[in-house]
Amino acid sequence: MTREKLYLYDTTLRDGQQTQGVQFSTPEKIQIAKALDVLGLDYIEGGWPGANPTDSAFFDEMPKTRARLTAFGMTKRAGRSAANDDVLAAVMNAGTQSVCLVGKAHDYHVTTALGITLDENLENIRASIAHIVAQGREALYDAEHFFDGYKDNPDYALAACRAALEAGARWVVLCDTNGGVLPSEVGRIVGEVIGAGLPGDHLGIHTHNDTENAVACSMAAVDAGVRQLQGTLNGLGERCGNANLTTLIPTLLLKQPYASLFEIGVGRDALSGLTQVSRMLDDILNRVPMRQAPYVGASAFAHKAGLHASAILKDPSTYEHIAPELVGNARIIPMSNQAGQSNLRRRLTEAGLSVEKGDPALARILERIKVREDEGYSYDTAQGSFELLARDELGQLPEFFEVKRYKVTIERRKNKYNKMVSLSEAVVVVKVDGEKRLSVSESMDETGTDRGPVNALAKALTKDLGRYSQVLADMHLVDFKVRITQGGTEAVTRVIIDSEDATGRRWSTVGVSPNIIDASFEALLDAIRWKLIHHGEAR
Ligand SMILES: CC(=O)SCCNC(=O)CCNC(=O)[C@H](O)C(C)(C)COP(=O)(O)OP(=O)(O)OC[C@H]1O[C@@H](n2cnc3c(N)ncnc32)[C@H](O)[C@@H]1OP(=O)(O)O
Ligand SMILES: CC(=O)C(=O)O
Repeated sequence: MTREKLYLYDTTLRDGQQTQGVQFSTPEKIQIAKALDVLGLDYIEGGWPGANPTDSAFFDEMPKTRARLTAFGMTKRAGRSAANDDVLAAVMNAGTQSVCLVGKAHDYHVTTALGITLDENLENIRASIAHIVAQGREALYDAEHFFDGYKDNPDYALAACRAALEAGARWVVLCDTNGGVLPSEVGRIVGEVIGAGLPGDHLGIHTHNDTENAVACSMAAVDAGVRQLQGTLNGLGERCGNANLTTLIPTLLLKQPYASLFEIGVGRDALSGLTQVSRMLDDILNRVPMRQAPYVGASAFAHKAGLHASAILKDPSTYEHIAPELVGNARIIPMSNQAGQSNLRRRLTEAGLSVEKGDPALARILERIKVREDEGYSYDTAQGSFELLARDELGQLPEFFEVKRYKVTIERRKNKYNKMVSLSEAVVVVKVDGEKRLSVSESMDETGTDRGPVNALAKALTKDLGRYSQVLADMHLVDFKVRITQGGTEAVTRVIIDSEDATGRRWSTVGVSPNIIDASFEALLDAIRWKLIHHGEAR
């Protein structure tokens, strides 16, 4: 059976940039466009040329792509010709092969937001699309508020779409601009639109995630006959975001009936780079990747419960809907009080510790984890501390040094500019190779910024650890998370520290105490011990 082509249209660089707090630079836009091109998107909407300097610069420096780079804008304003509309001219001047214009499809918006007549709006759509086509470009019409408009006045919403198609638009994209339409409504309305004579292979869908249904609405539209899907990487987009392409793409490629019915530009090879593309975007945005994201999240293939992990070890398909490698993700068997011996043996193997099935140490380690988690520890994410706990129980934890005592003082005082500043000072006494050493450090860095008491402690602790100091030179803290949690019957502070070294390795460690400094110090000690154990290993 020949598969029908389903076009994928990415709007990360346009609607994605409408996300609160997101502002790409031009080089970042270029980097994302290249990644989308490698992934196999058919269209990449690069932004709105003329609307802001970054978008204009992106089109000036436009990368060469196999995908169609598309400039976005709006239909011409009433009272002037398409050729004389300066906003439209800036969009056309970007020189892209494809141009997508948003225009009203809801009568209420025409009269309320634009303040023009319904006929004037239809004429604006018609004339703007004809202008694009006359210049030999491919025209797309984003029918704004199409679904809400269709529910209020179906004849007018359809007339707006027909105006665009008759003027030569290759695609009419049905937009759920406010994101409040549900999948069943989308399916019904798209069915009616196609029943009214609009060709499905010229229709697209653009949804928003305001009811967490953007992906489901997009699938419903495909089921009903549209053949272009719009979305963004990681679901970025105005308000709650757009349909998430990092979810839609693997679904279309791996799930039935879509895999058999449709051909999409993304191949199996490119699919295995999906997780990396998703993380690259988070990296650019300086965001922590969403653990629970379908397919690409760090927890998407994490098997925490003992029953799951035990079956996974026999056959991963027992608790996985796809193999994680297909999307470039990885299986994780975290350690926690939900775990049984199967999780444990798997985690120990990953840490290079081999323990035979039935070894009584397994039960002891599990018991210790359960007791410690009851006290407020969490080994689910703090895999570094888990490994140290297991090594300790197995008699494989060297005592590199002993901490005899430590002290931190925090002072508020005026600096030389008469401004109040904080300064922390830490004193740590350790015994290394039988010799006592005392180190003092301050929290101020070389730029004069106060980095806080934990930083002062970390500096003091690593300052003079004898032969170990050199090994720790390339280690630094990259994240520091604090939670007030329940430890037994008391509230305690849990600190999780993420550390990194020059090889790019990251490891997480945990500390718990009623005192935040003690909890931080414990996590810090574990981080240092982990590094000393793994010194010399490649990433
Ligand atoms: C549904 C969507 O997400 S569509 C994409 C929306 N994206 C953006 O708005 C981001 C980029 N936009 C911008 O930078 C600016 O809005 C610009 C440069 C395009 C326009 O800026 P300004 O000229 O200052 O107008 P402003 O943003 O205040 O208002 C938009 C104008 O466009 C008009 N307009 C809105 N939609 C359309 C349309 N489809 N066709 C014609 N005119 C339209 C509005 O009526 C309003 O004009 P008015 O002030 O005369 O009433
Ligand atoms: C065009 C668009 O972004 C919308 O209607 O949501």
